Amino acid sequence: MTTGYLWHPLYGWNDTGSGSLTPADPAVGLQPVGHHFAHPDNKRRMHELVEVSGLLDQLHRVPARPAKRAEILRVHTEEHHDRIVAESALPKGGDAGDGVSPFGKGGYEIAALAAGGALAMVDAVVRGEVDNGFALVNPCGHHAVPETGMGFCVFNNVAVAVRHAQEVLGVERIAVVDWDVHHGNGTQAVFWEDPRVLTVSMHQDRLYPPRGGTVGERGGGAGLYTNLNVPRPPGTGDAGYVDAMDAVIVPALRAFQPDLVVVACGFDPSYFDPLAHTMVSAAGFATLTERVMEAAAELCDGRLAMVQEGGYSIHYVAICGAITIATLAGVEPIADPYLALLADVYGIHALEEHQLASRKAAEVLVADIP
Ligand SMILES: O=C(CCC1CCCC1)NO
Ligand SMILES: [Zn+2]
Repeated sequence: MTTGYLWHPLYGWNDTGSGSLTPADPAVGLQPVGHHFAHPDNKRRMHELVEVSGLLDQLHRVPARPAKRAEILRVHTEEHHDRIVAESALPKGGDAGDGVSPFGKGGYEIAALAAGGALAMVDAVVRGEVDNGFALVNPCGHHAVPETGMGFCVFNNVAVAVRHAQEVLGVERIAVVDWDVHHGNGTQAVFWEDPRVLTVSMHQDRLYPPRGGTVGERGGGAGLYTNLNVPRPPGTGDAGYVDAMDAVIVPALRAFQPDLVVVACGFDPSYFDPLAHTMVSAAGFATLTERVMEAAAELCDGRLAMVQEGGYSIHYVAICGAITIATLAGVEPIADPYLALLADVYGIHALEEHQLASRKAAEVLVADIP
């Protein structure tokens, strides 16, 4: 099997400033902390582990390239695109649109490279250059809506890639599975009325964006019933995520019959993540990856592209990422150095109420898929 891998050094140069979310503001007690939550080091370290562990030698390198303006405009408004271009030219850069998503001078070029990286990986998978692949892009994209960026996301990388697959490659039916711990509101919005794209988001319940990602948000117009939200309670662990995958997401993929599966892969569900509390281990991400690989093999000749979204633990993102990519490539992963610590943690094992919640969701959500 040939597994593609995409990384560009510029992803590690995205300047998110010295604040933790917003820039420092001494008057209200916000000190400069040096590393914004979305500081690129977590993803740079993940790439370095992929290289240092020897995993990179077993992957097929897919080159990143910037998304063109016209490719970004398949998803975003001209106003949003051109505002990012303008702020990116300023000496201190600008913000994606919500005040907590800063970028430095040249931030536009990096964000366009992130969208282009997702597009290049989907292109390589659909054209058969690789069987599957992982695009380790930065900044993330799944919160970005057509009109603005938000939640550390400038452009919706996955949405730009999906639109390319539809309009240039002629792919008829595409499923996006988002297991970033935050709701994939942007991708949901872009494809809300598109019956050709199934958008599924599994995320910590009512975490971010506030009040969003509920089971009742099911798509609209011609796209009704092609959007699924699977909220999970804090502490749900590997078992809660895998149970939702088995009880809801894989059945939904079978019902939809996609020609391509794209995973919006965040590692912020992880046990050590500072921005969420779902307690997933590296083994949990490996199992989720195995499940989507099996579904892609059954439904669309294994065509699966994974695109990096969030992930904020300096201790665990690289480990979870390297183990996930090794699983995708079908090669022996590195051992998880935290396994002994996590193996018997309460919450990583199945809880009755999680399983009951999954089955109830499956009854409601899967039956109506057209
Ligand atoms: O990883 C992310 C970013 C979430 C943060 C954005 C502001 C507070 C939470 N989204 O997937
Ligand atoms: Zn996230």
